[in-house]
Amino acid sequence: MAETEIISNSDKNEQFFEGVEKLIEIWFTPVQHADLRKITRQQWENVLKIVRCEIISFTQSDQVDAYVLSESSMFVSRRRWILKTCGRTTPLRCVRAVLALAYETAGHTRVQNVFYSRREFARPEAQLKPHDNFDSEVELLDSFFGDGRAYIMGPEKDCWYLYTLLPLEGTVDALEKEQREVTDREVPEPDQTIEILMSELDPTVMDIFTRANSADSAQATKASGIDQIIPGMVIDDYLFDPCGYSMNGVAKDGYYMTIHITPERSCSYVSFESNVPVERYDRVLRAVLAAFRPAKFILTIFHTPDAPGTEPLPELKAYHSLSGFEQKEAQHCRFSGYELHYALYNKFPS
Ligand SMILES: C[S@+](CC[C@H](N)C(=O)[O-])C[C@H]1O[C@@H](n2cnc3c(N)ncnc32)[C@H](O)[C@@H]1O
Repeated sequence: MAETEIISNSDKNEQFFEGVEKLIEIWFTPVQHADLRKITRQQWENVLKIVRCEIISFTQSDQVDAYVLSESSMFVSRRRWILKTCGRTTPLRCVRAVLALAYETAGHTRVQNVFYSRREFARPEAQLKPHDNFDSEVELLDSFFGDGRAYIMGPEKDCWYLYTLLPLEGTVDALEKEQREVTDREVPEPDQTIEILMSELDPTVMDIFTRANSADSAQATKASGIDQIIPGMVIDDYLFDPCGYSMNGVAKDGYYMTIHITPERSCSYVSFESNVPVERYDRVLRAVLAAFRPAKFILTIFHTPDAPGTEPLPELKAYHSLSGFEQKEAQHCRFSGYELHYALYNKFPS
């Protein structure tokens, strides 16, 4: 198992763990017979050493290989690679190695899109380079991908950072033109992803994700209702010792969900992510909030215009008060080929 990255807080004699993840998603332009799943487990293990984490469990569906890591998750499909890691991991340091494997082992020739995102860390100063500030992350990403675009959404302390190659709609440049030419030749692939990044969670719920209260991961999954959030997923879950929980769920057609839980009282954090093609997110959102009871959360929704979930904008506007939460901030961006919604919610004082 990788180093736990636990930093002790001598004032309160509590342990601090940075649950906030860095999330990188790279899409390669389709090429016949190219497939990232040709990359072997040993090759991924070498890549993850650079990131400072390791594989602890594996499951797969027809279209996606899902790895539970010592610090969160990795999903590998034909042309999409997702790496989500928390703690003091260094995911951007492995991008060069992944691009080399994608070209040499998987047969890909070109990167189509990149999305790198994270919310503000609880302790940015504890991160290792380049993750100690967003400018350094952007500089490194630009060194791989050329001239990307960086966005910061929301208020300073609860902000959410995004780097992507996609220009804002209406921006005319070579990249956008190339993007259009590529998509014209392709079969459309609707895509949508929801992330709910929760903090200050109900301690009674967090207690479920400790070895003292749950005999194993399956018990924690059931007791918390995680198995009911998106029914029909094949679940691969892991309960850390003495506490902490990670799960990946996979279903047919490449759909996945992933949940990671840091239950320590002083730094409790839970992330939920899924690309399931629901038309509206009401049910999933309410199920996640009911299961974890956060005091605040950031919601992000990405979708292509042809995805079933094309209604999140009115939905977000309608969610000024959502199951006892107040929307503090909401922003919407239209990129070429994607729409993005960011919103920040606080629990109403009881
Ligand atoms: C890997 S998990 C999930 C983190 C996730 N990003 C989240 O959303 O909170 C982290 C939790 O597991 C605990 N943990 C216990 N042993 C660990 C280990 N060897 N590596 C990483 N985390 C460990 C941490 O203290 C923390 O509560």
